[in-house]
Amino acid sequence: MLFHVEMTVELPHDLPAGVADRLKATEKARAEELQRNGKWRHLWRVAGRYANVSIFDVRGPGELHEILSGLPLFPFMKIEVKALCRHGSAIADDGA
Ligand SMILES: O=C(O)CC1=CCC(=O)O1
Repeated sequence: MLFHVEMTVELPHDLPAGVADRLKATEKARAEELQRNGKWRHLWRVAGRYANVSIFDVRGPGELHEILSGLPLFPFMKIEVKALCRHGSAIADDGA
């Protein structure tokens, strides 16, 4: 199943820079791993915001929740999820 996920990162202003840098580095490593194994299909920066729009390809909402709640930045993100299904006029066969 494909899901559209928008993640907005809100790090506390008083979070020490070293802690923030470590969180961002571990988040990046996990995001790269999930992209390599095909679960995190697209990762786009929302221009002008500390936010991303992503497409996940997972078995269902349970797996998506497991992945999202395990992200290092999860405690500092607002997340909106939309389930996707194939549009009848779409010509691309991209697994939806
Ligand atoms: O920067 C973000 O939008 C949060 C994030 C997701 C994957 C990653 O490396 O950073």
